Amino acid sequence: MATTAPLSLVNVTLEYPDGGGTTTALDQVSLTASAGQLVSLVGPSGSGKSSLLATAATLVRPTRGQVLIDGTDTAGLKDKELSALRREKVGIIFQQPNLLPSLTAVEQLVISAHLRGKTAKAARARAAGLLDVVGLSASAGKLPHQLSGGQRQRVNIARALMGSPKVLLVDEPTAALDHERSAAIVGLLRQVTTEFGVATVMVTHDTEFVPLTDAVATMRDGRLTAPVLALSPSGAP
Ligand SMILES: Nc1ncnc2c1ncn2[C@@H]1O[C@H](COP(=O)(O)OP(=O)(O)OP(=O)(O)O)[C@@H](O)[C@H]1O
Repeated sequence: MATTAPLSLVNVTLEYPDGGGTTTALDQVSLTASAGQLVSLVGPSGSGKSSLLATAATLVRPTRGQVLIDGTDTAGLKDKELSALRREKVGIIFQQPNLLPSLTAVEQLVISAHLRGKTAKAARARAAGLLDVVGLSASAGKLPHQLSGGQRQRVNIARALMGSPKVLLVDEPTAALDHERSAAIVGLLRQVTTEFGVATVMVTHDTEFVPLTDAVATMRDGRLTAPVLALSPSGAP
């Protein structure tokens, strides 16, 4: 039996109203990401990368085409059902970690689980496990201002994994980091994608990190320039 891809976009078109007309941000884009696969999404400014991520995250409904999350066609869902599906199955990592200034690293994670209705005990156990995975066990009690930019991004990644998502959508995770920290963050995304079997799509300007990913999708003017290109499994050039 064929396995269902965690994320599948089929002929997705997204038009924004623009004065009297429309701007086409996505033009019949099709993209599939499978469990454990890290796909990098590259392209010039304005080519539609953020629009693709927002549509895959179900934050924006496409004008035409289908977005399937873990096999569910999201077009048929009411807003409330869509929010529930997003909470359950999609982890979103923005460029800026957006951590709450008064909460420690572990509390950032626990509160997100609380919002999903998990018990405090279960949430604390999962949070501790995830902070360990991202290499922050020793910093669990630190506030955001006591963490480096790279550490804050690690908390962000751990928080996105709290709900056991099937899909991880990552927008420019290295934009605010130096080269060494950027490489470490992409390496961590590589690791958690495999370890948790999520389908990850990462928008990046840093094309030098593309070889660390499994496949690359290149956008221009709202379209994929070619089918998603699979890279060698080892990530070697
Ligand atoms: N909310 C919006 N309303 C109207 N047009 C929009 C909106 N968001 C994006 N666009 C337009 O859609 C197109 C794609 O934009 P998008 O932000 O997805 O590109 P991008 O590749 O992510 O760019 P960047 O790398 O600069 O973030 C652009 O022409 C942009 O001007």
